[in-house]
Amino acid sequence: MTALRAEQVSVVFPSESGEVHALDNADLSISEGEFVVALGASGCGKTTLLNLLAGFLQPTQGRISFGDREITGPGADRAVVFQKHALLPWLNVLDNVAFGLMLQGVPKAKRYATARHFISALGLEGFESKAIYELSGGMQQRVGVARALAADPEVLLMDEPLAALDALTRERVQEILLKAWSESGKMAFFITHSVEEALFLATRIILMSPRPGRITHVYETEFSKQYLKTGNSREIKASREFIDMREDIMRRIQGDAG
Ligand SMILES: Nc1ncnc2c1ncn2[C@@H]1O[C@H](COP(=O)(O)OP(=O)(O)OP(=O)(O)O)[C@@H](O)[C@H]1O
Repeated sequence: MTALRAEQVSVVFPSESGEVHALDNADLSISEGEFVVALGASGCGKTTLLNLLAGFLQPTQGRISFGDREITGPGADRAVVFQKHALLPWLNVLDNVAFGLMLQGVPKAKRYATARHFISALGLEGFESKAIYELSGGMQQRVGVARALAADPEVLLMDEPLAALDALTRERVQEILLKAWSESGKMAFFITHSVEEALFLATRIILMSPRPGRITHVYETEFSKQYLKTGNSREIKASREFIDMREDIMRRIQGDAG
């Protein structure tokens, strides 16, 4: 099975006060159908790891590969969704979602059909011809995710994409994202500071700690699969297993920060 891999990866940044060991000997492998979430205190190297997987950054040591290919730069096989969406304000929703396909040279009728499919999957039906500024923040983030999915990448890389949303919208977008991801069968790597969000979305959580940035703990989780089966997020988040794992993770993160 094709996997996106970081093998014994370290990143050292030069700085005025000496070197910053942003990442130290990180090992990670993401396979098809996996939703890996990175959690950890500020500065533990989460974004550095995402930038390596995206090909925006080269490791100081170690290797990043996708299948049998080494990754040396960005590619259409890996789409990135940022905290602040990077939508094109002069295009409407439909054209924003279809944008990647236009760059790939996909004919108009086909790219619009694909874009409409993902607009509907992200719950944005009826907003196709709206301008970006007419949408709420949560809707704009969903357009960003729809655009990433429509370009049909093999991997979705997401850096705190829901952090700016209010609590209720954030939960709703998590549910929509999980369904869209599950239907697409893509690999996902997602960064968040919210332990609850990580537990709800992930099939696997990697816990990281700073100075130097390290992967210190890995949790295999079943809550996202349960949600996809039952559709009842409240019941899952209120369950004993969910709360116990949340507290265990919180204790470890607080230990790292203190
Ligand atoms: N381009 C750079 N030059 C120098 N230092 C950097 C650079 N990028 C990141 N760092 C440092 O590397 C460390 C890891 O940063 P990174 O952004 O990966 O952490 P993070 O876990 O994503 O943090 P946050 O949760 O605050 O976004 C930090 O100490 C940061 O200051």
